[in-house]
Amino acid sequence: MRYAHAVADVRAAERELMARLPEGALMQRAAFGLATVAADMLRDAGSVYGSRVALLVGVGDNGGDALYAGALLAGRGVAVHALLADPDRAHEGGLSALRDAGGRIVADAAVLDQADLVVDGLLGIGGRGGLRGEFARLAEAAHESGAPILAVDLPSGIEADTGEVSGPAVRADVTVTFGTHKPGLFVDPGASHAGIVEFVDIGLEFPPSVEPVLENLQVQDVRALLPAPGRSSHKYSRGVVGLAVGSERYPGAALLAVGAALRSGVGAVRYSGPVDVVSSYPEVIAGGGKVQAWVVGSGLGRDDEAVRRLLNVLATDVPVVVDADGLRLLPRKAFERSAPTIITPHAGEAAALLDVTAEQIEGQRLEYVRRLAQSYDATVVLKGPLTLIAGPQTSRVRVNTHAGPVLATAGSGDVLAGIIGGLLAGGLSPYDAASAGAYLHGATGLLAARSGPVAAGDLVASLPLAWHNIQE
Ligand SMILES: NC(=O)C1=CN([C@@H]2O[C@H](COP(=O)(O)OP(=O)(O)OC[C@H]3O[C@@H](n4cnc5c(N)ncnc54)[C@H](OP(=O)(O)O)[C@@H]3O)[C@@H](O)[C@H]2O)[C@@H](O)CC1
Ligand SMILES: Nc1ncnc2c1ncn2[C@@H]1O[C@H](COP(=O)(O)OP(=O)(O)O)[C@@H](O)[C@H]1O
Ligand SMILES: [K+]
Repeated sequence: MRYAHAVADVRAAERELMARLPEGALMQRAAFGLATVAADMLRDAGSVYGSRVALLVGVGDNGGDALYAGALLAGRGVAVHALLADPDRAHEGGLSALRDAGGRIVADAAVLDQADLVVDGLLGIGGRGGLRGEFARLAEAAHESGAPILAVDLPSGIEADTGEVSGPAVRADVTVTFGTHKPGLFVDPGASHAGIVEFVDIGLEFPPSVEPVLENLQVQDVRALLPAPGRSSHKYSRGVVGLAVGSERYPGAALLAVGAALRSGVGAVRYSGPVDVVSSYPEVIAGGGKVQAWVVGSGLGRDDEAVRRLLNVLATDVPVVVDADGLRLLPRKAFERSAPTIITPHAGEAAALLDVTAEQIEGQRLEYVRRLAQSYDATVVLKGPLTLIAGPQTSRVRVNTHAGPVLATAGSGDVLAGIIGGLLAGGLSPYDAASAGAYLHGATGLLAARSGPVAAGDLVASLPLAWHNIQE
C-alpha cells in the first residue's frame, strides 16, 4: 500500500525526526534524492557533465532543497543557474552551498531557454493558492522554455492536501516527493500537474494513530483481496451476482456487464431483464433468484420500467452496485437500505447527485467524493483518470492509479460495474470490492492496450489474464 498524508501530519513527523538528527540532515537527504533523480534525467537526455540546469527558487525550504541539489549537481560538472523569486528571502544555507560549488545566482530568466532541465523549487507543502507575482512569472517562463521540469516535493501552485488548483501552477514532467506522498499528487487536477512521481525516503515515520488521507492499492494488496476458490468451494459458496442492467434500447450494456461479472471470480451469474444474454453467455441463469449482490443501472434507460427494476433491486437486503442510468433515476431516500450500496458516478453523474456542476466536482474531487459517501450513506466510486473511492464509515479515501486513458471508451463503465458486482458477491467488503474492482478494470485496459486500440469488449476478454497476472 502507498499512503498520502496530510501536511499537518508531515510537519509533525518532520519535527519528531529532526529532533533526533543533526541540524539540516533532513534537507540533505531530500536534496540528495532530488539531485539523483535530476542526474538520471540529464543522463537519459545525453549526459550529466556539461549539461545546464536552471533552478526556480522560492522563499522556503522547498527552495532550499533545490539549492542544495543544485550544489550537488554543480559538483558533477553541471552548469547550474538559480533564479530567485524573492532574493532577500531565499534559503541562506542553500545559496552559499550553491555558490561554493560553482553555481550562479542570476536575475535574467533567459537562462531558462538554454536549460536542459528546470528544477521547480518555488513552493512545497507551505504553498497556499495559485502562484503569485514573481513566482507565477518564473513558472510561466519555465513553461515557455519547453525544457523538462522536475518539481521538488510537489508542483508549485497545487494544494498539497487536496489536489485543488486555484490559480497558476507548475506543470512538471517528474515530481520528487519526500517522506510520504502528498494527497495532491494523487488527486486531479493537482495530480495531472505532477507527471511521473518519484518517492524519496527521508526516514519520516507515522505512528498508527495518524490516519493517512489516501491509500493507493499496489498489486500485492489487490492480490490479497481477490477471492481464490478452495478445494471445497462450490458455485454457491463462491458467490452469485445478479444483474438488472441493459434494456431493449441498450442491450450492449447488459452483455458487457454480464461478461465482466462472469469473469470476476463468482460461482454463478443471474440476469434479470429483457436482453438475450444467454445466446452470448450460456453460463448465465436467466431470471431472478438468490444472489449475494446486485448490479443495477447500466444501460437501464430512464422509463417507468427502468424505475421499477431499480426500486426492486434497491428493496433487496443484499449489497447493490448502482451505476449509470440507475444514478440518474435515484431518489435520495432509496439509499435508506439495510445492506450496503456502492455508487459509481463519473463527474457528470456525481454533479447531478449533489446538485452542483461537473466543474465543481472536477475541481474538488476529494471533497465531493467524501460528501457523496456521507450524504448517500454509500461507498462511492468517483470515476475519472484517477478514480477515487470513499466509504460512509471512513475518512480514508482510496485512489486507483493503475489505469490509463484506454479506458475512456463507450461501455467501459458497464464492465467496471460488472467487475465490482462480482467481487462484492465473492465476499469482499464494499470498500475493497470497489477499490480492487477499479484496479482490475484498469489492469484489463493496460493489458488490452498492448494489442492496439481497445473496445469495451476487449476489457472483458482481458479480464482472466489481468486477474492471473495479479495473482502471479
Ligand atoms: N516536511 C518535511 O519533512 C521536509 C520538508 N522539506 C522541504 O520543505 C518544504 C516546505 O518548506 P516550507 O515550509 O518552508 O514551505 P515552502 O513551500 O517552501 O514555502 C512556503 C512560503 O512560500 C510563500 N507562499 C505560499 N504560497 C504562495 C503562493 N501561492 N505564491 C507565492 N508565494 C507563496 C509563503 O511565504 P509568504 O510570502 O506568504 O510569507 C510561504 O511561507 C517541503 O515541501 C520540502 O520541499 C525537505 O527539505 C525535508 C523534509
Ligand atoms: N483518461 C482516463 N484515464 C483512465 N481511466 C479513464 C479515463 N477516462 C475514463 N476512464 C475510466 O473509464 C471508465 C469510463 O466509465 P464511464 O464514464 O461510465 O463510461 P461509459 O458510460 O461509456 O461506460 C471509468 O472507469 C473511468 O474511470
Ligand atoms: K515545488
